[in-house]
Amino acid sequence: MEKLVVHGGTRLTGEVEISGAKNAALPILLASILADSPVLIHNVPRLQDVETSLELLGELGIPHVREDASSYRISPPKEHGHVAPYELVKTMRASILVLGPLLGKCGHAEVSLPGGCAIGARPVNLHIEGMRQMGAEIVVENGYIKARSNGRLRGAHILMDTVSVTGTENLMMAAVLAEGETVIENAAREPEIIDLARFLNTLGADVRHAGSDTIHIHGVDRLHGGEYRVLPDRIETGTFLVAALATQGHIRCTHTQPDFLDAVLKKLTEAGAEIIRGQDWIELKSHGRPKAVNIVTAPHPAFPTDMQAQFIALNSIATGTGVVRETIFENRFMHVPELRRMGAHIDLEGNTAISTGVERLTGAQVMCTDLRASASLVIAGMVAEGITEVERVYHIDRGYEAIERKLGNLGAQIERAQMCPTRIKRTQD
Ligand SMILES: CC(=O)N[C@H]1[C@@H](OP(=O)(O)OP(=O)(O)OC[C@H]2O[C@@H](n3ccc(=O)[nH]c3=O)[C@H](O)[C@@H]2O)O[C@H](CO)[C@@H](O)[C@@H]1O
Ligand SMILES: C=C(OP(=O)(O)O)C(=O)O
Repeated sequence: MEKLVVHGGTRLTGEVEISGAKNAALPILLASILADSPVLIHNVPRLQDVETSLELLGELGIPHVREDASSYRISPPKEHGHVAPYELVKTMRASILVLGPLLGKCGHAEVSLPGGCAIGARPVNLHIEGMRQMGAEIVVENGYIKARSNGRLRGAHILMDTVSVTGTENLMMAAVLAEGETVIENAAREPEIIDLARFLNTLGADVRHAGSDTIHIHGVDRLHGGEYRVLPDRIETGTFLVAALATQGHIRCTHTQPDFLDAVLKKLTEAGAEIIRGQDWIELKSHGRPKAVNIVTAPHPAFPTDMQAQFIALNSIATGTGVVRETIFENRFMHVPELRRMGAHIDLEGNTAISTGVERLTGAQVMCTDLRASASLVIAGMVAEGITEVERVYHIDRGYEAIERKLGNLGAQIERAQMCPTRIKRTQD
C-alpha cells in the first residue's frame, strides 16, 4: 500500500493541464456496450476507475485497445456476457452503469449490488424502479440485481423521487434502444449527463434536453460506432484552484471548461481569489490569506458535493468562520477528524461543519477515507508546517490522474512511498 509524503509550505505557481472527467468517462466507456461497431473515445483520464471499467468490459467479453495515452477503441461484439461480478463492482460504484446498457442491448443483465461506501449508503432503488417502469423484470437476490426484459424495453414516463446522477445516466442508456419515447423527469443536470447524451447522439441515439430537468429519449433500433472526446474534469479543475488559493499561489488550469464551474468560482472569489477565465482556461491569483466561506452542497448547477472536502481544507486555514452544509451524502465528513489531527478547528453538527480558520496547520500522519477527502488532506498537507503522510492513497488514484506529478510541476513537494508493513497492519485493524 502506498502513501503520499507531502512537504508543507510550498506555494503553487504555474500551469496545469486538466484531464478528461472521470464522471463522464466512466458512463461513456460503459455506454459503448450499446454500439454495434467500434467506438473511439478520446481524453480518457488515466485513473484506477478507468482501469476498472476496462476490466469490466473485458469481463463481459468486449475487446478494447489503447490507441494512445488517452484514447481507447472499444469494439463491442453482437453477443457478449451480461454479468458484472462483485469482485469488480465492489471496487467501483460506477460499475452499476452497466445495468442500463446491458439490459437495453442484450435484454438481460446481472450486476452485483454496489453496497454502501464511506460517504453514505448510496442505494440504487431509483435505477431499478425506472427500469421496471420500462418493462424490465428485476429481482435482487444473492447480492445481485437480476434484470430481464421480454423483447425490447418500452419507453416510459419516469419521475425520479431524488435527483440522481448515475440513476439518470442508467435510465438514459436503457432508454436509447427502447421502443417509443422515454421521459425522465427530475433528471440530474450535471455537465456529465450532457456529455453522455452527446456521446449517445454521436452513435445515432435521439436524446433531447439533457442538462435540463426533463430529458426526452426517442428509442432507436441500433447505435452505430463513432468517435468522441470526453469533457474536461470540473472537479479536478476545482481541486487545483482550491489548492492554489490555500497555498496563496497563482496558477492557470488549461484544457478545462469554465462554464461548468460557476458555483465553485463564485466561492473562490468570495474567499478572496482573483479569477480570470478564458474560453478553455481559468487563472487564479491569490491576494493574501483566504477568507472562510459558507457552502451548501446541492445538485448541479448548485455547489457540488465533490468539492466540499477541498473547501473545508481551505476554510481550515482561512480568516474567519465558514459553515459548510452537506445535503447529498449523509456521511461525507470523514476528512474532518483527519484535518483536526493537523490542528484544524472544525465542529460537526449533524450535516454541518463549522470551521474557524487557524493560521497554521501542522503536518501529521493522516488517512484517506474516500476520493475527495484524500484531496482535502493533500491540500492541507501542502499548507501545513512540516511533513504530512497521507495514507491509503489508492482512494485518490481512483479519481486524480498523476496527482503528485501535476502538483509537483506547480512547485509542490510530494513523493509517493510505500507504507511500512506494520503500519499497514495497524491501519487495517
Ligand atoms: C460516478 C459518478 O458520477 N459519481 C457521482 C455521482 O454519484 P451517484 O450517481 O452515485 O450519486 P447520486 O446522484 O445517485 O446520489 C444523490 C443522492 O441520491 C440518493 N440516491 C441515489 C440513487 C438511488 O437510486 N437512490 C437514492 O436514494 C443517494 O444516496 C444520494 O443521497 O453523483 C454524486 C452527486 O453529485 C457525486 O458525488 C459522484 O461523484
Ligand atoms: C464520490 C465520487 O465518485 P464515485 O461516485 O465514483 O464514488 C467522487 O467522484 O467524488
